[in-house]
Amino acid sequence: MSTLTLISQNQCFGGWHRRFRHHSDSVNGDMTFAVFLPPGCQPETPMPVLYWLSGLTCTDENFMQKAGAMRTAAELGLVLVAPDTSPRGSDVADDADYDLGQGAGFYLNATQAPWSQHYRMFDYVTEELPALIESQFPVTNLRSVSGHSMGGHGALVCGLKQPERYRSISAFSPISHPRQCPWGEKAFRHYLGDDQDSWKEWDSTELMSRASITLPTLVDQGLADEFLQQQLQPQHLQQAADMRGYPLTLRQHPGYDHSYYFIASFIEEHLRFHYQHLMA
Ligand SMILES: N[C@@H](CCC(=O)N[C@@H](CS)C(=O)NCC(=O)O)C(=O)O
Repeated sequence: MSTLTLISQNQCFGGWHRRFRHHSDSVNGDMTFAVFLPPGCQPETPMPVLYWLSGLTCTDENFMQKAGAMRTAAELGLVLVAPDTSPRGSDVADDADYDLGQGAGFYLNATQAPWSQHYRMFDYVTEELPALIESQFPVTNLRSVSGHSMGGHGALVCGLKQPERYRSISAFSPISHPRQCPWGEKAFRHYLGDDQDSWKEWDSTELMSRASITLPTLVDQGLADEFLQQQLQPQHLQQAADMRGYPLTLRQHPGYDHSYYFIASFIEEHLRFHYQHLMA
């Protein structure tokens, strides 16, 4: 088990926001994550965990600083964990564009050089990070997963591919059908190669249409989101859910855009949704 290096800590709503760096075997390099430990989170009173996966260009900091999640997490007794969106460093492959490389890991395991050397974010967020959190912090092994945009895609893919690991899934403005939108096509071509059959294993619309185990799933989408039509396509996810009979609740909100102002407006409902399923 790797050693955690504390980067910073802040008291918040009586609990603690802490950032850590550690060596990750999955990504073959260092990773950074943030954790919020509510007041009273102690070995005698372990708490369940919500994993948050952020979107393109983000680090672990965007969610913790902008979503306003900690007040409700403190009230409920829900630990929040927010990893960085990719491996980082001068030895990690990158691209000049914001939607590929560092800050754009897409929560998958890359198979193509040069990406395959470090870009194994799926293994990191579904296996290595929860194992680390559960060995180092006073938490239960009850987990849920949420995220935004690229991280909404990540949350859906994690929950759909590994439903036994999570109690519930939610997403804000997810990239719902990545193998058929510009962000996803570009990332999948680089990380997974030209064989488009391999892309289906990382596409939530595809995975939802043939899911054998289902999880309660909540998706919120702003209707003034500048990426809605071209990149996000939540209607494709809805069609897959209808076809499969998957328990998806897709809510559409007039006037809201793609930003953290939208997330901040509805995050409390997501936290309560997850808490209800974690404690059921
Ligand atoms: N930079 C890109 C979009 C990047 C973007 O919107 N990122 C979202 C996730 S997809 C985000 O959360 N940005 C960071 C923030 O708002 O704090 C553009 O302007 O087209």
